[in-house]
Amino acid sequence: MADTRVLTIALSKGRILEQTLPLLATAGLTLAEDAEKTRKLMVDGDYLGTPVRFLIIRAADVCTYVEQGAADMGIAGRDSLLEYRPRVYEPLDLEIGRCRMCVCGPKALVDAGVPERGSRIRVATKYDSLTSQYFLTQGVQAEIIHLYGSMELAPLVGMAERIVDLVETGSTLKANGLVEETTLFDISSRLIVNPASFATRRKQVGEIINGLREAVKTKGNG
Ligand SMILES: Nc1ncnc2c1ncn2[C@@H]1O[C@H](COP(=O)(O)OP(=O)(O)OP(=O)(O)O)[C@@H](O)[C@H]1O
Ligand SMILES: O=P(O)(O)OC[C@H]1O[C@H](OP(=O)(O)OP(=O)(O)O)[C@H](O)[C@@H]1O
Repeated sequence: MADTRVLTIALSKGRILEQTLPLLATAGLTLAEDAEKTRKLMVDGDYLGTPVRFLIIRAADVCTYVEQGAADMGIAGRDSLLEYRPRVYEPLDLEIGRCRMCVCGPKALVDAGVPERGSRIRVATKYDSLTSQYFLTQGVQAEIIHLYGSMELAPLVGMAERIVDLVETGSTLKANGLVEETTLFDISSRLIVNPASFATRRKQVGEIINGLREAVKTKGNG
């Protein structure tokens, strides 16, 4: 049965938003307010004459809203998708928010070599699950120190020997005397869709996916 509720799209506030808005506009999705300025968390919008609405939320929460069906679609970093493994479809790489997830550490420690099998280290990260899995595969006993941001500080104050974090330009690492040791994943932002919405709103959701796919191509050629 067709779903008659207004289609809801969850957007990450923060650094991806600036790159997201032009892609949405090219695909015919517009917001009634400036998403980068408004304090509203739910903003009315339009898709080629049909009302839609946008949720402006924290990056890590987009997966939850879409998985729960509170949003039909969303834009989330591959880092969040890998860490939280939400039950959502991931039909499109939007090719924005590009960076990599790396194991990093103080230069002297990294130069001394990767931690030996059987050794114990402390690793600061917000990606607890991915970090545990990685060090398990290396046979290294990693104590996870969970942080919400600024992971690069942890080795400087002696709280961890390594961090697992995102690296784009490398300038945050450099400014804090850290270097990359291993790249775990290439990251970019993905369009995600709630499976039930995909089934019940197939036409509109399909059109938006195609519109965004074209917008990504246009941007790539521009
Ligand atoms: N340096 C970066 N370069 C490119 N993309 C990045 C970078 N840092 C983060 N991202 C991408 O942007 C997403 C959101 O990052 P952002 O920094 O806005 O939020 P956050 O700091 O993870 O979360 P919050 O501010 O809500 O605690 C990340 O999940 C990732 O996919
Ligand atoms: O390689 P760079 O270009 O320096 O980018 C990497 C930094 O960007 C992200 O942090 P963000 O600025 O989002 O702050 P946060 O640590 O508070 O999440 C990431 O966690 C790194 O700290």
